[in-house]
Amino acid sequence: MNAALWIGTSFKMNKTRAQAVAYAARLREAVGAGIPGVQPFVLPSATALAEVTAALGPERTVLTGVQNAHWASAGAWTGELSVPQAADAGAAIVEIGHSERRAHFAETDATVRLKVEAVLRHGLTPLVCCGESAEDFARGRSVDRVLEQVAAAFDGIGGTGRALVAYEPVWAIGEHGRAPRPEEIAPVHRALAEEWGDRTAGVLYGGSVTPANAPELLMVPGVGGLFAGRSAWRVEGYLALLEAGRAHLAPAG
Ligand SMILES: O=C(CO)COP(=O)(O)O
Repeated sequence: MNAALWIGTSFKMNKTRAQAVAYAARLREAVGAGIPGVQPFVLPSATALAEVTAALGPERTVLTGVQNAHWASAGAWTGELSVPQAADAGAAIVEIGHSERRAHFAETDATVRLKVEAVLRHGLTPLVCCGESAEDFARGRSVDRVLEQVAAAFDGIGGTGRALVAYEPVWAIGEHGRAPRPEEIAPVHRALAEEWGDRTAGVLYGGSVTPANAPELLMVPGVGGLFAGRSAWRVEGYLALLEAGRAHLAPAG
């Protein structure tokens, strides 16, 4: 997969199976054979993954995945989901280390690394989330903090070429977050591109992405896609982000 732009959404803890499948069916119809240069992906709740994957069709124009998985392949880990189980339900992508998991579920750089290794071992694509706190941002530590997180995630792991990184500043995420100005995320994207651009499949930006700000965020050097929550939970919003990706690649088209 050498998509120029990865544009995806995580539903987080939202949607019934019926709602997720209706979304997927509409998405499949709208995306058709795909958008050249754009790789769409959707991360529903695990309860809906198999049905969403089926509803999106065998062409796999839109990839699916999970929002978290355990590092062990199987075993006594009550409440967890393994990478092979996710793959069995259709997952191509496994999101790891989202700031909500780091903040509320004791995810650490060490567990993120274990999970990255497991996902790569099973042949899926890890989507490694990183991002500095509001305090680190205010103190000018964004680049250092993010490079530290990503270095820890891939520490000692070879074959990271299929991995994706999502830069999601904590201060920009969710209903209490604020959308960044392009110049606020540019230094981190420049640093990530220098350090990881050649060793991963792409670096995405996430955090208060909307159809309105997507064009300027995509212009930031090093941004290889977008990862959205709220604005993409209605399929029209997600389709508008995909359209922004298409327009970015073919401005005149
Ligand atoms: O956390 C995010 C995607 O993982 C971003 O969420 P929002 O787009 O709702 O800010």
